Amino acid sequence: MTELKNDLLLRAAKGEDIERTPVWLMRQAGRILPEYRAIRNSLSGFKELVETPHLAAEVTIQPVDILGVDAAIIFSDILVIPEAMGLTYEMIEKKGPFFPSTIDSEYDLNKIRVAEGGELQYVYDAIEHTLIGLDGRVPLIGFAGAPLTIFCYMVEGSGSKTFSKARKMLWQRPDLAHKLLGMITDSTINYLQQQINAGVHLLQIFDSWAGILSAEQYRIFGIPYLEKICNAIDLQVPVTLFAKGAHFSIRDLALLECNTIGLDWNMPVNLARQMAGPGKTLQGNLDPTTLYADGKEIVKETKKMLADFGPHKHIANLGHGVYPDTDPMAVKLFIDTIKAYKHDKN
Ligand SMILES: Cc1c2[nH]c(c1CCC(=O)O)Cc1[nH]c(c(CCC(=O)O)c1C)Cc1[nH]c(c(CCC(=O)O)c1C)Cc1[nH]c(c(C)c1CCC(=O)O)C2
Repeated sequence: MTELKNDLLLRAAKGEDIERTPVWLMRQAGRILPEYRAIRNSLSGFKELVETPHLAAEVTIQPVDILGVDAAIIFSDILVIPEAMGLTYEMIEKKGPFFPSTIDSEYDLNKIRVAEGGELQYVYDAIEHTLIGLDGRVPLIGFAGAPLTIFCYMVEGSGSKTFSKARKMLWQRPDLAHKLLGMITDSTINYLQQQINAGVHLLQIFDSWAGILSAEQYRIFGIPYLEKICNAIDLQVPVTLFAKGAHFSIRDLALLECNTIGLDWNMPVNLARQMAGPGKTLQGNLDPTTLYADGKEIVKETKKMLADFGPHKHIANLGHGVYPDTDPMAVKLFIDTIKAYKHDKN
């Protein structure tokens, strides 16, 4: 394997002392870069880009070249897992994902299967292309959706403010919900293992909809499946768990075999640190709308974030994916401020 020239993010994830705080952005590939739109517009759609390894690799590397981030994240989507299980998705322009069929009953469940991972060869090929293109400049992050978030899409069939159809199943058919969550978990483990085999340096699990459950329900339908994934990875590479909106779960997450806990912006950093304990690295957590502010304000808020987290066991990021209408110059200012920052020595 090519030796990494910049391994700050990897060392921060492992809890080692670092010379400066590393930074990357969730959803850094795509969304904001005109260079991405140019490639994207030359194709039939989002899925063609995801499924064409050399192009997926190209847009994965764009933010490293253009923005100067300390890691790349493989260009794909969390919804490739339902598809590998037999539930295809469509990406509807300006609207988002849509599943023509959803899971509603035992009958539907019998039509899908646990993915072996081989269905997603195009992702491993994209990883291989990316590693060659990066040539060790920065680490490459692999990812998957958390079982609960994938469950939400497979039952609901699209994005939703409430995911009430998916949450109805948790109350009315918990047996069915657990069966589906178990199948998603096994598929995800197979998938992540093959991403590791292909060479990713770290993994992040996105539980984007964790915050819509109560603490009690998240303990039943969320945490146990994350635990199974963390145990299966078994420290082969560092793992980040990002359970958006689930502040109530930080203590539970900190008990799992993960290295890093991702934070959104809705909770004070010192409280999150208290709940997580001293052992875990924390990632985050600037409010993405801060990047709509003027430059001075962006710098001030970014420095405040860095001071709040302190010099070690922190990976700088926004508290969620960068919003699509963010000015790339504001993103660059955020990144440059982090890279130039010197923590007080006292
Ligand atoms: C919930 C979720 C999805 N996908 C993802 C999540 C978890 C993170 C989060 O909470 O934001 C994760 C994701 N999606 C994408 C990536 C890879 C690139 C990266 O993070 O830089 C990652 C890590 C590409 C994408 N996935 C998608 C795009 C935009 C599609 C396009 O280019 O037309 C990209 C670049 C489409 C997508 N995919 C999804 C939605 C709701 C949408 C539509 C809205 C949007 O985010 O633009 C599902």
